[in-house]
Amino acid sequence: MRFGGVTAVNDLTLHVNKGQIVALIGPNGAGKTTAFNVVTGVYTPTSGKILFNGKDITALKPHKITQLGIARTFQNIRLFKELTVMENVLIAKHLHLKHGLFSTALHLPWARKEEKEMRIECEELLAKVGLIDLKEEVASSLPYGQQRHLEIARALATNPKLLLLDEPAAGMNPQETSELTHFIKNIKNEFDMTVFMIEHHMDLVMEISDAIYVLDFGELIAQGTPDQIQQNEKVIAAYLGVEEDA
Ligand SMILES: Nc1ncnc2c1ncn2[C@@H]1O[C@H](COP(=O)(O)OP(=O)(O)OP(=O)(O)O)[C@@H](O)[C@H]1O
Repeated sequence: MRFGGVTAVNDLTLHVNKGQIVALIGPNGAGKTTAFNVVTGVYTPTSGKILFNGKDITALKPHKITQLGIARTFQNIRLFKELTVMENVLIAKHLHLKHGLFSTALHLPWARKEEKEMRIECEELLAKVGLIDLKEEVASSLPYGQQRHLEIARALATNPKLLLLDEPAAGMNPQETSELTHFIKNIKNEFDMTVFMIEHHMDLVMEISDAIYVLDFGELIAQGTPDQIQQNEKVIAAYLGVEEDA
Protein backbone atom coordinates (compact mmCIF):
# COMPACT_ATOMS: atom_id res chain seq x y z
CA MET A 1 0.00 0.00 0.00
CA ARG A 2 1.59 3.23 -1.16
CA PHE A 3 0.55 6.77 -0.36
CA GLY A 4 2.31 8.93 -2.92
CA GLY A 5 5.98 8.33 -2.27
CA VAL A 6 5.42 6.51 1.05
CA THR A 7 5.23 2.72 0.99
CA ALA A 8 3.21 2.09 4.16
CA VAL A 9 3.02 -1.72 3.79
CA ASN A 10 5.31 -3.61 1.44
CA ASP A 11 5.00 -7.19 0.23
CA LEU A 12 3.08 -8.45 3.27
CA THR A 13 1.80 -12.02 3.12
CA LEU A 14 -0.25 -12.95 6.13
CA HIS A 15 -2.72 -15.74 6.92
CA VAL A 16 -5.36 -15.76 9.61
CA ASN A 17 -6.67 -19.29 9.99
CA LYS A 18 -10.18 -20.06 11.17
CA GLY A 19 -10.48 -20.28 14.94
CA GLN A 20 -7.13 -18.62 15.60
CA ILE A 21 -6.15 -15.44 17.39
CA VAL A 22 -3.51 -13.75 15.26
CA ALA A 23 -1.65 -10.60 16.35
CA LEU A 24 0.01 -7.96 14.21
CA ILE A 25 2.64 -6.06 16.17
CA GLY A 26 5.34 -3.52 15.41
CA PRO A 27 6.54 -0.05 16.37
CA ASN A 28 4.45 3.07 15.79
CA GLY A 29 4.15 3.87 12.11
CA ALA A 30 5.08 0.31 11.06
CA GLY A 31 1.98 0.00 8.88
CA LYS A 32 -0.35 -2.03 11.09
CA THR A 33 -3.43 0.17 10.86
CA THR A 34 -2.85 0.57 7.14
CA ALA A 35 -2.91 -3.22 6.82
CA PHE A 36 -6.26 -3.29 8.69
CA ASN A 37 -7.61 -0.53 6.49
CA VAL A 38 -6.70 -2.50 3.40
CA VAL A 39 -8.40 -5.66 4.72
CA THR A 40 -11.58 -3.77 5.66
CA GLY A 41 -11.83 -1.87 2.38
CA VAL A 42 -10.99 1.59 3.72
CA TYR A 43 -8.05 1.66 1.31
CA THR A 44 -7.66 -0.12 -2.01
CA PRO A 45 -4.17 -1.63 -2.06
CA THR A 46 -1.81 -0.32 -4.73
CA SER A 47 -1.04 -3.97 -5.52
CA GLY A 48 -1.76 -7.34 -3.99
CA LYS A 49 -4.88 -9.24 -2.98
CA ILE A 50 -7.06 -9.83 0.05
CA LEU A 51 -8.81 -13.19 0.17
CA PHE A 52 -11.55 -14.05 2.66
CA ASN A 53 -12.77 -17.65 2.72
CA GLY A 54 -11.15 -18.01 -0.69
CA LYS A 55 -13.09 -15.06 -2.14
CA ASP A 56 -11.25 -12.07 -3.53
CA ILE A 57 -12.46 -9.08 -1.49
CA THR A 58 -9.80 -6.62 -2.68
CA ALA A 59 -11.28 -3.16 -3.23
CA LEU A 60 -14.80 -4.05 -2.05
CA LYS A 61 -16.52 -1.25 -0.14
CA PRO A 62 -16.29 -1.42 3.68
CA HIS A 63 -20.03 -2.14 4.19
CA LYS A 64 -19.84 -5.01 1.70
CA ILE A 65 -16.89 -6.48 3.58
CA THR A 66 -18.84 -6.19 6.86
CA GLN A 67 -21.73 -8.03 5.22
CA LEU A 68 -19.39 -10.82 4.16
CA GLY A 69 -18.44 -11.35 7.82
CA ILE A 70 -15.55 -9.10 8.79
CA ALA A 71 -16.10 -6.66 11.66
CA ARG A 72 -13.64 -4.30 13.32
CA THR A 73 -13.06 -1.96 16.21
CA PHE A 74 -10.92 1.18 16.11
CA GLN A 75 -8.00 2.57 18.11
CA ASN A 76 -10.20 5.29 19.56
CA ILE A 77 -13.54 4.44 21.15
CA ARG A 78 -16.39 5.17 18.73
CA LEU A 79 -19.49 4.43 20.77
CA PHE A 80 -22.68 6.48 20.72
CA LYS A 81 -21.87 7.89 24.14
CA GLU A 82 -25.33 9.21 24.99
CA LEU A 83 -27.12 6.01 24.02
CA THR A 84 -27.53 2.94 26.20
CA VAL A 85 -25.50 -0.24 25.96
CA MET A 86 -28.49 -1.99 24.34
CA GLU A 87 -29.05 0.83 21.84
CA ASN A 88 -25.40 0.78 20.80
CA VAL A 89 -25.60 -2.92 20.00
CA LEU A 90 -29.03 -2.59 18.34
CA ILE A 91 -27.78 0.07 15.94
CA ALA A 92 -24.98 -2.21 14.81
CA LYS A 93 -27.51 -5.00 14.36
CA HIS A 94 -29.59 -2.79 12.11
CA LEU A 95 -26.78 -2.99 9.57
CA HIS A 96 -28.04 -6.47 8.88
CA LEU A 97 -31.73 -5.68 9.03
CA LYS A 98 -33.43 -6.38 5.73
CA HIS A 99 -35.88 -3.49 5.95
CA GLY A 100 -33.61 -0.84 7.44
CA LEU A 101 -34.13 1.85 10.02
CA PHE A 102 -36.69 3.70 7.90
CA SER A 103 -39.35 1.01 7.93
CA THR A 104 -38.67 0.37 11.62
CA ALA A 105 -39.35 4.04 12.29
CA LEU A 106 -42.69 3.70 10.45
CA HIS A 107 -43.61 0.73 12.68
CA LEU A 108 -44.48 -1.46 9.74
CA PRO A 109 -45.60 -4.93 10.94
CA TRP A 110 -42.75 -6.96 9.44
CA ALA A 111 -40.29 -4.37 10.72
CA ARG A 112 -41.78 -4.66 14.22
CA LYS A 113 -41.35 -8.42 14.20
CA GLU A 114 -37.78 -8.11 13.02
CA GLU A 115 -37.08 -5.42 15.61
CA LYS A 116 -38.33 -7.75 18.35
CA GLU A 117 -36.15 -10.59 17.11
CA MET A 118 -33.19 -8.26 16.98
CA ARG A 119 -33.71 -7.19 20.57
CA ILE A 120 -33.72 -10.82 21.66
CA GLU A 121 -30.53 -11.49 19.71
CA CYS A 122 -28.88 -8.42 21.21
CA GLU A 123 -29.84 -9.50 24.71
CA GLU A 124 -28.36 -12.92 24.06
CA LEU A 125 -25.20 -11.27 22.78
CA LEU A 126 -24.93 -8.98 25.81
CA ALA A 127 -25.46 -11.97 28.11
CA LYS A 128 -22.68 -13.91 26.38
CA VAL A 129 -20.20 -11.05 26.76
CA GLY A 130 -21.19 -10.28 30.36
CA LEU A 131 -22.81 -6.88 29.74
CA ILE A 132 -26.48 -7.82 30.14
CA ASP A 133 -26.81 -6.26 33.60
CA LEU A 134 -25.65 -2.95 32.12
CA LYS A 135 -27.97 -2.93 29.09
CA GLU A 136 -29.91 0.17 30.16
CA GLU A 137 -26.80 2.12 31.23
CA VAL A 138 -25.69 5.03 29.10
CA ALA A 139 -22.44 4.09 27.32
CA SER A 140 -20.49 7.10 28.62
CA SER A 141 -21.28 6.09 32.21
CA LEU A 142 -19.42 2.78 31.89
CA PRO A 143 -15.86 2.45 33.17
CA TYR A 144 -13.27 2.69 30.39
CA GLY A 145 -12.59 -1.05 30.25
CA GLN A 146 -16.27 -1.86 29.82
CA GLN A 147 -16.67 0.75 27.08
CA ARG A 148 -14.01 -1.17 25.20
CA HIS A 149 -15.89 -4.43 25.84
CA LEU A 150 -19.04 -2.78 24.51
CA GLU A 151 -17.24 -1.73 21.34
CA ILE A 152 -16.27 -5.34 20.75
CA ALA A 153 -19.84 -6.48 21.51
CA ARG A 154 -21.09 -3.96 18.97
CA ALA A 155 -18.76 -5.37 16.34
CA LEU A 156 -20.06 -8.86 17.17
CA ALA A 157 -23.65 -7.70 16.57
CA THR A 158 -23.02 -7.89 12.82
CA ASN A 159 -22.45 -11.66 13.21
CA PRO A 160 -18.89 -11.62 11.90
CA LYS A 161 -16.79 -14.68 11.16
CA LEU A 162 -13.62 -12.63 11.59
CA LEU A 163 -13.14 -9.90 14.18
CA LEU A 164 -10.44 -7.26 13.72
CA LEU A 165 -9.40 -5.43 16.89
CA ASP A 166 -7.24 -2.32 16.49
CA GLU A 167 -5.35 -1.84 19.77
CA PRO A 168 -8.18 -3.06 22.00
CA ALA A 169 -6.08 -2.49 25.15
CA ALA A 170 -5.04 1.06 24.24
CA GLY A 171 -5.05 3.23 27.35
CA MET A 172 -5.78 0.34 29.69
CA ASN A 173 -4.11 -0.26 33.04
CA PRO A 174 -2.80 -3.77 33.88
CA GLN A 175 -6.06 -4.77 35.60
CA GLU A 176 -8.19 -3.71 32.62
CA THR A 177 -5.76 -5.39 30.23
CA SER A 178 -6.03 -8.62 32.17
CA GLU A 179 -9.84 -8.42 32.06
CA LEU A 180 -9.70 -7.77 28.32
CA THR A 181 -7.49 -10.83 27.87
CA HIS A 182 -10.20 -12.98 29.46
CA PHE A 183 -12.88 -11.16 27.49
CA ILE A 184 -11.23 -11.94 24.14
CA LYS A 185 -10.62 -15.56 25.12
CA ASN A 186 -14.26 -15.86 26.14
CA ILE A 187 -15.44 -14.41 22.81
CA LYS A 188 -13.29 -16.81 20.87
CA ASN A 189 -14.92 -19.72 22.70
CA GLU A 190 -18.52 -18.43 22.94
CA PHE A 191 -18.77 -17.33 19.31
CA ASP A 192 -16.27 -19.72 17.72
CA MET A 193 -14.61 -16.52 16.54
CA THR A 194 -11.47 -15.86 14.54
CA VAL A 195 -9.58 -12.80 15.79
CA PHE A 196 -6.97 -10.64 14.08
CA MET A 197 -5.65 -7.90 16.32
CA ILE A 198 -3.15 -5.08 16.48
CA GLU A 199 -1.84 -4.65 19.99
CA HIS A 200 1.03 -3.07 21.87
CA HIS A 201 0.48 -4.74 25.25
CA MET A 202 2.84 -7.68 25.04
CA ASP A 203 1.36 -9.55 28.03
CA LEU A 204 -1.96 -9.76 26.23
CA VAL A 205 -0.40 -10.60 22.85
CA MET A 206 1.83 -13.34 24.22
CA GLU A 207 -0.92 -14.90 26.31
CA ILE A 208 -3.66 -15.28 23.73
CA SER A 209 -2.10 -15.33 20.27
CA ASP A 210 -1.76 -18.51 18.23
CA ALA A 211 0.43 -16.67 15.73
CA ILE A 212 2.17 -13.30 15.66
CA TYR A 213 3.31 -11.24 12.69
CA VAL A 214 5.80 -8.41 13.19
CA LEU A 215 5.96 -5.37 10.93
CA ASP A 216 8.74 -2.80 10.90
CA PHE A 217 8.82 0.11 8.45
CA GLY A 218 6.08 -1.60 6.43
CA GLU A 219 8.04 -4.86 6.05
CA LEU A 220 7.32 -8.20 7.67
CA ILE A 221 10.38 -8.95 9.81
CA ALA A 222 9.14 -12.03 11.66
CA GLN A 223 6.27 -14.42 12.12
CA GLY A 224 5.72 -17.30 14.50
CA THR A 225 4.35 -18.45 17.81
CA PRO A 226 4.66 -16.23 20.90
CA ASP A 227 7.73 -18.24 22.03
CA GLN A 228 9.43 -17.87 18.66
CA ILE A 229 8.70 -14.15 18.50
CA GLN A 230 9.95 -13.51 22.02
CA GLN A 231 13.28 -15.06 21.10
CA ASN A 232 13.62 -13.46 17.66
CA GLU A 233 16.57 -11.07 17.64
CA LYS A 234 15.21 -8.86 14.86
CA VAL A 235 12.02 -8.40 16.85
CA ILE A 236 13.85 -7.68 20.06
CA ALA A 237 15.93 -5.06 18.27
CA ALA A 238 13.01 -3.47 16.42
CA TYR A 239 10.27 -3.66 18.94
CA LEU A 240 10.46 -5.48 22.22
CA GLY A 241 13.39 -3.37 23.32
CA VAL A 242 11.35 -0.18 23.11
CA GLU A 243 8.94 0.91 25.75
CA GLU A 244 5.33 -0.28 25.41
CA ASP A 245 2.80 2.35 24.37
CA ALA A 246 5.61 4.61 23.26
N1 LIG B 1 -3.75 8.07 4.49
C1 LIG B 1 -2.42 8.14 4.53
N2 LIG B 1 -1.75 9.01 3.73
C2 LIG B 1 -0.42 9.09 3.76
N3 LIG B 1 0.37 8.33 4.55
C3 LIG B 1 -0.23 7.46 5.37
C4 LIG B 1 -1.65 7.31 5.42
N4 LIG B 1 -1.97 6.36 6.33
C5 LIG B 1 -0.79 5.93 6.84
N5 LIG B 1 0.25 6.58 6.27
C6 LIG B 1 1.67 6.38 6.54
O1 LIG B 1 1.91 4.99 6.50
C7 LIG B 1 2.84 4.61 7.51
C8 LIG B 1 2.22 3.54 8.38
O2 LIG B 1 1.21 4.11 9.22
P1 LIG B 1 0.21 3.25 10.10
O3 LIG B 1 -0.74 4.20 10.76
O4 LIG B 1 -0.37 2.16 9.30
O5 LIG B 1 1.19 2.64 11.20
P2 LIG B 1 0.83 1.84 12.52
O6 LIG B 1 1.78 0.70 12.58
O7 LIG B 1 -0.61 1.52 12.56
O8 LIG B 1 1.17 2.89 13.65
P3 LIG B 1 0.49 3.13 15.09
O9 LIG B 1 0.94 2.01 15.97
O10 LIG B 1 1.04 4.44 15.48
O11 LIG B 1 -1.00 3.16 14.90
C9 LIG B 1 3.23 5.85 8.25
O12 LIG B 1 4.42 6.35 7.68
C10 LIG B 1 2.06 6.79 7.96
O13 LIG B 1 2.46 8.14 8.01
